Amino acid sequence: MTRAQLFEQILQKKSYLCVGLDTDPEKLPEHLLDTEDPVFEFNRQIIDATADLCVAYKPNIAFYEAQGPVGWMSLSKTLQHIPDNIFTIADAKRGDIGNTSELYARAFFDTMSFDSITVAPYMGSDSVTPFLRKEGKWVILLALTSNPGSQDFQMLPLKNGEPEYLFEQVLKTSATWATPDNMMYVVGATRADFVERVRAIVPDSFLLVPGVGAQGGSLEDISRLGMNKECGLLVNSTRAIIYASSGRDFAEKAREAALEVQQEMAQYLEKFL
Ligand SMILES: O=C(O)c1cc(=O)[nH]c(=O)n1[C@@H]1O[C@H](COP(=O)(O)O)[C@@H](O)[C@H]1O
Repeated sequence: MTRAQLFEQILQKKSYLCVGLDTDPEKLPEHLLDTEDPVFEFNRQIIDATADLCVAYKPNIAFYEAQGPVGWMSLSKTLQHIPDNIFTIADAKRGDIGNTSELYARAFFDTMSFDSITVAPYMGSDSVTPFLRKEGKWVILLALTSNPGSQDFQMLPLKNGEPEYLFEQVLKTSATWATPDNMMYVVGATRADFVERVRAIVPDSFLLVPGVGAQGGSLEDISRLGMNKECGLLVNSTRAIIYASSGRDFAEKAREAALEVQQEMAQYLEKFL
């Protein structure tokens, strides 16, 4: 999917919501447990209930890997069930020496046909560029993450003239490997106070913003400070949507939670409409 197609979908749906599919077998509603593939059945109903309200789905691969081969099957069926015009993110946080990254790229872009993958920048250019060689596919590079540990390395001040943080150097260097048409950046909603510094370096790139909902980040702040001329935001919410209810009405409640976020997003998108 191209950047223009993504923006078009955002305008059409009045939404830049990404629904996380971090499906924990221990949190499934009881009535699904005797279906053939409870994880897929859960995802199927969540997707059917939210597909008109969001522009992306992001399964976090850990939740599927943890189940072994059965989990990979549930993931693959889930991916096939997502409508073609919705952007898909393999939240796998990969990155390794070049020839290994090549294989990760093959796994997530060819064997499974995700549109994008989250990648850690720590091993540098040759660990990231193999993911950039496939037309129409995207890298989503970790820049300033939502968790408390982002303080440990990403916020380290560098002593090279201008005061800047390590995450800013990551943005500057990685922007020379790719373009806003094949690289996005993860910036946590809990880090909204730094998003203007992010935008100063990557004004045109899409940002994947996790951390609203369960982690307490503000949709309003990140939208006000982070939006660019083509929206430029995909805001993820997972637990607050998919676990809005643990009962038989889980899909209906997920839809209500997604609708609430989408309606707030529609207000922030008014300037484009
Ligand atoms: O790459 C991510 O998606 C990610 C980066 C980050 O900085 N923080 C973060 O929470 N995430 C992911 O986003 C999702 C957040 O889920 P909720 O907190 O339930 O909305 C999880 O899948 C996390 O792994």
